[in-house]
Amino acid sequence: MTAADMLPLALSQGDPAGIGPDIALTAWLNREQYQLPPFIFIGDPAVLEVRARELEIEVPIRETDAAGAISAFSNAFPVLPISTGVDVVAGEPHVATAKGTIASIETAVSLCFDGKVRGMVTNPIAKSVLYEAGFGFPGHTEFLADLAKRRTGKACRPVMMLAGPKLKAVPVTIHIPIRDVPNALTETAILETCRIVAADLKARFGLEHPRLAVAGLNPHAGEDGAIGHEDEEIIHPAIMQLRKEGIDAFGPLPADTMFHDEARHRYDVAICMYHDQALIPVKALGFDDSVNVTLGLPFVRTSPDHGTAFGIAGQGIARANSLVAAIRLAADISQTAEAQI
Ligand SMILES: NC(=O)C1=CN([C@@H]2O[C@H](COP(=O)(O)OP(=O)(O)OC[C@H]3O[C@@H](n4cnc5c(N)ncnc54)[C@H](O)[C@@H]3O)[C@@H](O)[C@H]2O)C=CC1
Ligand SMILES: NCC(=O)COP(=O)(O)O
Repeated sequence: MTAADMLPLALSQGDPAGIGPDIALTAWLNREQYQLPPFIFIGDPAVLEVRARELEIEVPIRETDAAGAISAFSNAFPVLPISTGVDVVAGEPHVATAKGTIASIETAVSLCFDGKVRGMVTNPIAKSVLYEAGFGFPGHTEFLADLAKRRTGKACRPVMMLAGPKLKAVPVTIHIPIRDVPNALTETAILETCRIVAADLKARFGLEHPRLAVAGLNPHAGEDGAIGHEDEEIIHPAIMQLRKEGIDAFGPLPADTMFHDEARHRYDVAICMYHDQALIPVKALGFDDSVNVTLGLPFVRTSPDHGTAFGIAGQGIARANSLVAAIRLAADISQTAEAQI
């Protein structure tokens, strides 16, 4: 047993009106079948109790702190209580819950830095609900980097990686409008992203010499400059620099032909130029078992690949598979020395 095994994972509540509570309760109920490591849910016990009734499942909820979660986990669902402040109706998001949603994420990060948990797993947030409440970050990824900076005084570049059994993919630009992508796509952004990916795949995923397939931005990777110039002028020089540094990067590859079965065998991770270029193939190939993992942070963070799914919250049909995969991956990578703060 390693030191990390002695600590629980923190599981943030996410939007309480979404499927976060459903899948957290379902994961706990099936903890033995999935061989789940202990986690502590950071959120509102009242929301869980109501949701369990709606789902017609019996789950004993135990309020505790991180230290108490390990012993509680086999018999009860451990919760570090944070009130949502309003009555939550499944499927009906409410801006008044934003404060508690954000506090849950902040608490999980503090627990990571204080060495009380081995890493954090986040349940989905509805970004528009948080924006309405004045939240100044596009998503968890950017918020977590800011929280890390506040704590360490050091800026970090958070890198989003979607990891499934058939494909790992990383978007260089993340939550920005598509019209802003070409301007945000700099050689520096590609270099910094790829260096973090190469280092973390080695340190946290056990790939000694990760192979990075870099996508082009334009159709046919620009067709020698006839269909856009970013591929030749920005992406290609970045790949040349990475190769000089000993990183096995290649491309730019036409994005339409790099995700079929045979092509995927030639690389360990696809480096994509924008959000949907990376996330569409990952979700098409493995919506139920892919995980969103943030690289480049000084602590472990994973998340299911899906969103809040308000349309099915409280109905007993939300599948917990991606959350289960996220919990298991967080536990795995928290064992690596580099994951420790
Ligand atoms: N990590 C995060 O916090 C993420 C948050 N989101 C947020 O989620 C909200 C809704 O986004 P959508 O694009 O509608 O994506 P979504 O993933 O919530 O839903 C897409 C479709 O998949 C279904 N679905 C999702 N998860 C499922 C599960 N576990 N079991 C069964 N069916 C499932 C939904 O019912 C829906 O039909 C947005 O506000 C978005 O910002 C989206 C992705 C990640
Ligand atoms: N589509 C993935 C997504 O939006 C997740 O973002 P984050 O909240 O993990 O930053």
